[in-house]
Amino acid sequence: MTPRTPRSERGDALVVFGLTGDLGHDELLPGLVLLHATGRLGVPVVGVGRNAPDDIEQLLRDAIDPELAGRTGLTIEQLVDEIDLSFVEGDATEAQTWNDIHDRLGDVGLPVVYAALPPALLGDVAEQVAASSLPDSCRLVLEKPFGEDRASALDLHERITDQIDPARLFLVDHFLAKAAVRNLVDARRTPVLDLALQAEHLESITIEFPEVGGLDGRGSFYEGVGGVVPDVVQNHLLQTVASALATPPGAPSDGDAERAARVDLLRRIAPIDPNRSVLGQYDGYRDLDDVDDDSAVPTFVSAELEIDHDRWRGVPIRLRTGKRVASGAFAIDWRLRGAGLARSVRAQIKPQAAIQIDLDELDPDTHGTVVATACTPVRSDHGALDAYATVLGDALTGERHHMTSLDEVVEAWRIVEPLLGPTTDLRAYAPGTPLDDIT
Ligand SMILES: O=C1O[C@H](COP(=O)(O)O)[C@@H](O)[C@H](O)[C@H]1O
Repeated sequence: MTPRTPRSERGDALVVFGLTGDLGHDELLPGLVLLHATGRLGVPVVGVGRNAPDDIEQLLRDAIDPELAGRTGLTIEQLVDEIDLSFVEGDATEAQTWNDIHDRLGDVGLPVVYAALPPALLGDVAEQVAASSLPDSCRLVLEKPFGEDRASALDLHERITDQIDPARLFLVDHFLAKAAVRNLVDARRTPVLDLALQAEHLESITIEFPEVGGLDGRGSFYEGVGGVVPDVVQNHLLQTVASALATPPGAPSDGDAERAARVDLLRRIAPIDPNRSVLGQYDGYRDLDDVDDDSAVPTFVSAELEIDHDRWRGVPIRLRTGKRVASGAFAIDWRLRGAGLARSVRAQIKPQAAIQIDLDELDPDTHGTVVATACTPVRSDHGALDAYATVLGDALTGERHHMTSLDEVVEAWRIVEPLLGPTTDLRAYAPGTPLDDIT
């Protein structure tokens, strides 16, 4: 049972593990920049890691590209001067590191610890937080993946909450903070879509998340978590599915009710059948640093979802994602059938947020049928940046609206569990292959 969200106080310092890696450079530091520029940071930030950067200001500078600075209305140097960022070198699992963090923070009332660390370290981190001299009010905010399967997620949660009050524990899934994913809940509330999106009118539903980028520099992380399923399906994609297909709660903007609706939807999804799934790996993945020469870690998956829900029962639902595949949109497509002009309703999340309806129309010259697209006005997606600014801002204020919960995490592990572990049946694909050609 997910507890209702109590009102929280604002944190007065932010301690971040994971600033020196890719996540720090691409998402956490830019997220902090946007928070600062919108007046929502206002606290000292202490990065922590085993290897201190030579120059912490340079680390921040390198993470601010001109486009990002342009969005803030400040120069890169102003941003670097204004953000109160320092670094403590140390291992998250050692007491000395926490003494050093305490010394650096001085007299704070509510530090927020944001840990982008492998799941195997999180239990030790919670123990160190509890044993440290940091105030008991300290909040612990953890990145995904939480655990390695259903049982380990439950064990990890128990171990952490033996040390830390569950009210001070926050689980991040930054897709829940993407504006376009949040829009899905309201889109489903729209009467015309509510009428159209029902099993009797639907031929199929697809959820596709093609990623052009590969895993250069991330081999160790990716091998450690076990590839595409724990990296994006168990969390981001099932959260997107849950946001799109759950019954939207009556009251808009009720984070607890939305979370309960997502849990209900996830509970209705059967464990994925490996015999109706395809796993793949792109050529060249095994040549990356920290990747085994005979790695059986998948970088692509195509799976069918079976949902026991009146609205979706019997509709084939396919979810596909891969690294280093041909470019394409991250979108959910409800393919319609039957009479009328409308052919599909498509909610696109990346690269542009959009909700569009594809219609058949008569070509006045040939009298044949062509497809026209009626599209909502869209905004450019700013990648993960806005989502990370939201997540970090929520970590500071203690807002749970865009956080995930143990119930969601555990249900998602249950769904993907049949696909976990090494596989002997891995389809090889050349970088740049379209999703359609791999499945
Ligand atoms: O957490 C992760 O998310 C990214 C995709 O996030 P986005 O906001 O940039 O779309 C994914 O590429 C990465 O492998 C995964 O660890």
